[in-house]
Amino acid sequence: MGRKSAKSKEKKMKRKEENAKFEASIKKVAEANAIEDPMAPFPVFKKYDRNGISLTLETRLVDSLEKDTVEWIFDLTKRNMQSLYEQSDWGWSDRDKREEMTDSRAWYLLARTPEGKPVAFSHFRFDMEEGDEVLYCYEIQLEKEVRRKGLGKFMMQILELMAHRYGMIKVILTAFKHNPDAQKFFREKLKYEVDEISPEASMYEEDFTYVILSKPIPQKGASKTEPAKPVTSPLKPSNGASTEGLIA
Ligand SMILES: CC(=O)SCCNC(=O)CCNC(=O)[C@H](O)C(C)(C)COP(=O)(O)OP(=O)(O)OC[C@H]1O[C@@H](n2cnc3c(N)ncnc32)[C@H](O)[C@@H]1OP(=O)(O)O
Repeated sequence: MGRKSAKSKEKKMKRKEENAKFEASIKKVAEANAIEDPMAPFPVFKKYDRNGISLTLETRLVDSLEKDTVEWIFDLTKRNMQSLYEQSDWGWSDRDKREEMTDSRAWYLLARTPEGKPVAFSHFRFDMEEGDEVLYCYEIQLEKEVRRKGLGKFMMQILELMAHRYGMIKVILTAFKHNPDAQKFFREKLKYEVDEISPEASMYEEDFTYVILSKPIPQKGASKTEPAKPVTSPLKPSNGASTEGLIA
């Protein structure tokens, strides 16, 4: 009997701790979503001047974007992704993609030419995933003419910086296995790894056409001796300014 009650006390404590952790995670996500300009702490990352392209970057909530920018986001995604979706069991639906893209929780990291023409974007969200606070990268899409110039990597670095700054524990994303460019980009170039929630990493017999990849983000105030994987390295903005201190 004595033992039973000690056990149930332990269980209660554990439940309380889990609830407190969950509440804290939800609070972090809400706080991140309430920020007006998540890129404000990283002004040196608002310009990309390298490999023959000169761009400005900004973050905006979808509801604050101009109609033609939202249309361009949809059009680029469709041009880049429709055939890949059709090769998977998800299929492609204009309506579903538009709905996902225009959900009021959708943040956009946008890169534009000096004339204001958008050429690349990432749709991301500060959100909960299986009880954890994460930065979920829904899409990263570049126009053909700005690919293989380091811009994709630079944009992912910005997502990682924001994840760190606002206390998200990882950057997570879904990529088709039959998208070799994305697989090389995330896994080889940026060292993303299969996340524990990816169906590939568990016991299903079904063959999935996608994989969930992630990179853990070292937390502010984490013990120096704690093993934490570094964010994409080196973290240098295109103008070579120092980013020291941005990531612990
Ligand atoms: C979560 C998702 O959104 S998954 C879908 C990802 N998006 C797409 O597939 C849309 C079409 N592709 C793109 O928009 C871009 O090419 C991205 C986002 C995949 C990569 O962005 P880029 O700016 O081109 O990448 P960046 O120049 O920073 O790095 C390139 C590296 O990625 C890998 N890579 C990217 N494209 C290719 C390719 N076509 N062939 C081989 N390797 C490639 C290589 O490792 C390459 O390094 P290298 O140039 O030194 O050889």
